[in-house]
Amino acid sequence: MSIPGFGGGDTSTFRPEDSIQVEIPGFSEWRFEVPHKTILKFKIIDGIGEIFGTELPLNVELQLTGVKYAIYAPLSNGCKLEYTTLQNKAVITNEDEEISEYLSNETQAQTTYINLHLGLETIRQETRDSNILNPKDLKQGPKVLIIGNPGSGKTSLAKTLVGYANKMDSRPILVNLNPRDGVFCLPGSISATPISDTLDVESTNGYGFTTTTGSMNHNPKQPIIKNYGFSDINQNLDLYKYQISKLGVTVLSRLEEDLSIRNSGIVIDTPPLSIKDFTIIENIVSDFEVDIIVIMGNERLLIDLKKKFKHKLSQLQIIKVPISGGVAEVDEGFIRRSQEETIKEYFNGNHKTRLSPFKTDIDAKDLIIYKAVLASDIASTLAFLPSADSYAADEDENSEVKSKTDDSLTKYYSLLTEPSSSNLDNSIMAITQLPQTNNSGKDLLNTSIKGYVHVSKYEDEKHKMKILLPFAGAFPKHVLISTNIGFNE
Ligand SMILES: Nc1ncnc2c1ncn2[C@@H]1O[C@H](COP(=O)(O)OP(=O)(O)OP(=O)(O)O)[C@@H](O)[C@H]1O
Repeated sequence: MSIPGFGGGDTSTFRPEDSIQVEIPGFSEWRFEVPHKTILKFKIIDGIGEIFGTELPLNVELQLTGVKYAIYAPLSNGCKLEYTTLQNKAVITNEDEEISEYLSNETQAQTTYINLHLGLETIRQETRDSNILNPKDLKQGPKVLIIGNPGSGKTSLAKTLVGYANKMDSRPILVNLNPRDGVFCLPGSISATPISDTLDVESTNGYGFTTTTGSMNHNPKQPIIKNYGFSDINQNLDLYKYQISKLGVTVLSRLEEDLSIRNSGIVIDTPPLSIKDFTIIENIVSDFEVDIIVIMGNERLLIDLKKKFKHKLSQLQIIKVPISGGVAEVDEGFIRRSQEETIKEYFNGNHKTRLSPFKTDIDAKDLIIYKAVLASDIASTLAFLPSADSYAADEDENSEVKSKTDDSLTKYYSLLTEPSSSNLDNSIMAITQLPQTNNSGKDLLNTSIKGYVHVSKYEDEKHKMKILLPFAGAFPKHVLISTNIGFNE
């Protein structure tokens, strides 16, 4: 039994007769896939083992479910672990129950990632030294953008780089621009999080909880979150690019304010991008003042990008790293299930940190709810609309939100004038930082996300919503954005 929010939880341990031992030779990795309906319990019993740059504690039982990971032994004497598997009764899927696992000594990619980390750390040290000697001319640490094909190991490399940086007392900002994933936030958002602690490998996705979730083993992280509202960047590319630029402004100003973050720089993880997406890549490079692009194994992309950025190569380094032989195929079903688990964990916690979400009924009449628009729905009218940049000039500060006909906003968000069960049931809504009294469309576009609620039911006759909040308390009187991310409790 655990006190909600104070950890503890499932304390069952290994039964030695059921456990299997694995010896990982030095510089090799044990690769394994655990379906969502199976739980892998394991502990490192000798040596040092790490998952994507995060060192695992010795003799501490950990548990994982719904993952495709590797435990790497970074020292020559290797490491030893023991594991057992159990059924995950909370999940019903038609996946196979068996875990698959194997040992591999083909870890040249990992060695390159470590060398890349050491290179970045050298730049960080030079930045620190320079900033001590020249406090009037402060420099910034490396700002690294990782790009590559689907499933080429971008996310694993981003985790590895921030994990190792953290070990060396650096505090880079981890930026996630893949709205499919939800990094310290829910899917549908992009985020930036200063990493000042080890990642929590046991949490869904392997990052950790955010500050909304209270006391726990790892320091909760405080991300800056921008709402996009979809999993797929092509559903409203203009909104996606707009939110990237706004996140870039916030991240760069955070770098200005905090010397340890400024010295450490940024690591940016992205959705799969190719040369066809050059304008997105170009936007990211300029919005985050990227100075190093790391390409996952794609020679052609390296050459094409070097050509396109020819004029910038004095400030921008473009390098290629190999793809790990361990990267696993991840199908749509697995991704969807992981998204569901991320949402479940946001509200309910996990086996270590149980949370007490709060169910309540609220009156929907007085709420202001926006929804991101699908690009396909506005394609025909787009040509007649002014751009977001011309927004400020057009703005009428005194107009009523509900009656506002704001053309530049309609490219990104539309006001949900008739909330109903058909557009809100089983959906995730983002709570913005914007008070309901603020009717500025520009502020709506520029606002960050405070947290999320789940709408389980909208009662059409009564105009009431049954909602789940991550914590008890009065429902915030803030503007809401209904996302396309569905979830069935
Ligand atoms: N060395 C490894 N051993 C085992 N599994 C790995 C290894 N490296 C990566 N994986 C797994 O392979 C899958 C794909 O890797 P990852 O998510 O890092 O790729 P990605 O390029 O970010 O994918 P996407 O394009 O879908 O965002 C993930 O489940 C990841 O955990």
